[in-house]
Amino acid sequence: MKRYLITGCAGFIGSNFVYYMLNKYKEIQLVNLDKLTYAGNLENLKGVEGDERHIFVQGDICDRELVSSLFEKYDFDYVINFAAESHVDRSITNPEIFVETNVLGTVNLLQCAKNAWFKDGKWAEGKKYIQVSTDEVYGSLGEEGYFMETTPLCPHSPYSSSKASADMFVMAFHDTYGMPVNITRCSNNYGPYQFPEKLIPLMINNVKNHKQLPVYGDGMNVRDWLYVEDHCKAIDMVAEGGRDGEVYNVGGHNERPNIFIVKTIINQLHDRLKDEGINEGLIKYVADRLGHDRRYGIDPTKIKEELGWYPETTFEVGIVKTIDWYLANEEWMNNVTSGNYQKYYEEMYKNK
Ligand SMILES: Cc1cn([C@H]2C[C@H](O)[C@@H](COP(=O)(O)OP(=O)(O)O[C@H]3O[C@H](CO)[C@@H](O)[C@H](O)[C@H]3O)O2)c(=O)[nH]c1=O
Repeated sequence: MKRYLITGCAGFIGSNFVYYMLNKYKEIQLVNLDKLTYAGNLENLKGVEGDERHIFVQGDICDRELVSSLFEKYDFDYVINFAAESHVDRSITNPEIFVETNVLGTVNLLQCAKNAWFKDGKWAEGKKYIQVSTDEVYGSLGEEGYFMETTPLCPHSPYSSSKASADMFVMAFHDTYGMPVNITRCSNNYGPYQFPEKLIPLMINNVKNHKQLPVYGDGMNVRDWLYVEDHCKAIDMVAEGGRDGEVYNVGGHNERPNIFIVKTIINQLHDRLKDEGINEGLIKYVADRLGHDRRYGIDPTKIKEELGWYPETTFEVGIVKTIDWYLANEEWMNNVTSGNYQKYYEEMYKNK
């Protein structure tokens, strides 16, 4: 039975990955580590509560003692590092925590994995460290072209600089010590359990509540949208079949300008809620994000050709599923924004 350390398990992509893996594999053990910051909510893992294949541990990836004790106790086969400060706007006002969690946290995980997996001059069989990274490490594209795995790193924001730095440490551990690693670099994810500071859930929540919709700059910045379950599938495939030391880009050629996304959400909710108060008058163009990357576009040829991955969910289907989910989970929205549920669950897990 394979054992995984999943860091950032209570965040958006981490929690989706926990569901994906528990649904896919009968025999599996997941040790799920999360610091439970504002964006990590045990509310996201309510659906696996009581499932003995998953163990939750509250803690920080920077904590050497805790992480090494987990390696000793569980003898992990895989580490999948989702834990990160992920919001670009926050990194602009508060960069230090991004260095701490994203860079120092990653180095701590790498050191703990190396201490556990490298014994008597050789690496234990069947182990792998996966770093879940981002297309933002490549910088920004003009109107043409796509990010390839060979595109030089050129991050602009404090967030993407911290992720690029972490990626370089992962490769350094591979190149220097021979550590078995892969890096995945995805485009913008969307789907259930995404904290409502990110574009799609923020807009859904604001539209529903007739609040203004802040669109940065001219609204023509382009992001390449990926349904989160397709991303989870890619990570699993890379863990299973990725060639040692390789980077894999994950994206689905789903490029849309931000204003298109906002208008799609308005139209969908207008029709479904039959609410005339939901209209484009809610859009408010606001000051642009500092250093705002213009366009991201991923070339996923490598993962398609080597591992047979492809995105199953088109944007048209994914956005409807996503809106459905947020409409059906109003309580989740209230709980993650108020923090109530997190406190309740923290107490519950402490008493276990
Ligand atoms: C929150 C917000 C965002 N925006 C714009 C800024 C971006 O061009 C676009 C998407 O913004 P965000 O949802 O913050 O995502 P973005 O900055 O692209 O970064 C995301 O996607 C990255 C992958 O590309 C991840 O590595 C990041 O962790 C994730 O946060 O929408 C607005 O116009 N208004 C808003 O209120």
